[in-house]
Amino acid sequence: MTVPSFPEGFVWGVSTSAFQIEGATAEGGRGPSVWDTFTATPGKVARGEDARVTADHYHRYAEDVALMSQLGVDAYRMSFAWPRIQPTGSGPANAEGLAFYDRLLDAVCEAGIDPVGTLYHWDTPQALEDAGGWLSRDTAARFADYAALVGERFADRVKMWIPLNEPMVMSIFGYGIGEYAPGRALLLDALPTAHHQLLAHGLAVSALRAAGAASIGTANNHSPIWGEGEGEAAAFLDALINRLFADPILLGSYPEVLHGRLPDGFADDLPVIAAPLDFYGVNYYEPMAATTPTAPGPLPFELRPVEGYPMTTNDSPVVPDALRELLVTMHERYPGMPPVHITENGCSFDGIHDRERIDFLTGHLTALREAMDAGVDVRGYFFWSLIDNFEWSKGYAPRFGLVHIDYDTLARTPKDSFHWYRDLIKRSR
Ligand SMILES: O=C(O)[C@H](O)[C@@H](O)[C@H](O)[C@H](O)CO
Repeated sequence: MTVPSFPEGFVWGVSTSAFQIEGATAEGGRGPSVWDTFTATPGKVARGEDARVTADHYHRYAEDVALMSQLGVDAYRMSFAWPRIQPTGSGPANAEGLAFYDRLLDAVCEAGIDPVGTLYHWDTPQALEDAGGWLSRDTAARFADYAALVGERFADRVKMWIPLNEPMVMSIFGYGIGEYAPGRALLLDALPTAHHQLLAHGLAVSALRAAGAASIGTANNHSPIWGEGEGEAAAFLDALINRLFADPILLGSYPEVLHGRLPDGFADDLPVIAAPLDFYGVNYYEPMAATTPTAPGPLPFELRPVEGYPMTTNDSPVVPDALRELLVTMHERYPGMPPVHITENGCSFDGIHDRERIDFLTGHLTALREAMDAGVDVRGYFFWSLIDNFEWSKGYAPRFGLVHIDYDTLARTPKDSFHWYRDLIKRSR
């Protein structure tokens, strides 16, 4: 199967995040984050692994930029580590932290690659978490201060800005079921963290605009929800996973079914949250399926495994057409939405000769083209990820990179998929 062509000017990119690749967690004045605390807590991460070194990007960023240059990407989506820039999440910036991102972004720009800056990819400064984290409305105000600080320093180099990566995962996995940092299991009582993150998003958009940001969007993860005949269960899961984080931004309203779970006065914040954007970033990995609970419980749905598809080594079903389905659904649901970028899409497979990853890319890019032929305005695609990295509570076993990392020697080895993606990008020029 060959990949269809993409329009002139289509953006080809790769994505990473600070905590998953930087390492040097106690260097350069960086403060502790919720993930440093979580990885240091026995039983939270597979095999007791942590990210104190991971791919050591903090010291080896020039090597990684050279790999991106070989790849020929147009853009590189990275994240700033809040605890590296503001060690306690408030107050003056840490000069060494800013200097690291100066070095990194200068190298990216010198390589002719456009930096795409995510302000936050789940590494909340521990001091803010101790003060309530995203359960506290004040954290949104702290985030706005941080956004202004980073915007003022880097708006001259960053071409596209993303305030928050996947607020859904922080709310559901971090505060709802406790699988991720900070490890709270509040179930639906976690939903105020969604509102406070969305408020932080809106406040950051205006802070970045004031700092001269060129283009601002999101990186929300979305999944088509399957649930034939499971009406209420599927609708609730869709509201929780998709609409809770898209409707306020794209429609200026929350799904009715969740109103009772949001902080008092939430509606007053909607105009801030619904600040106009230049693009809507979608992170897509897999469809989800819901079923009506077999017994009374706290949630009006149960997750049903998606079967009958190839599986990744991270237990995700590979369903390329679900990406087309998702984008067409969003296009119909949000007629006024800005142009879309796929800010993450990827898969975990082992080995340097990674035929499965090339098949994954072929299938998803074909589905993406079909969504575009169906009228969805998609402007770019960022593969997750450039290099193997720390996959949160799963540790280092799932390998998502186009480049293999030997975690003993930190050697980088391009995989077959790296060469395949490079050739695709070259052909698309
Ligand atoms: O989507 C996410 O969960 C995150 O943005 C990434 O940090 C993950 O590492 C990636 O998706 C693979 O699971």
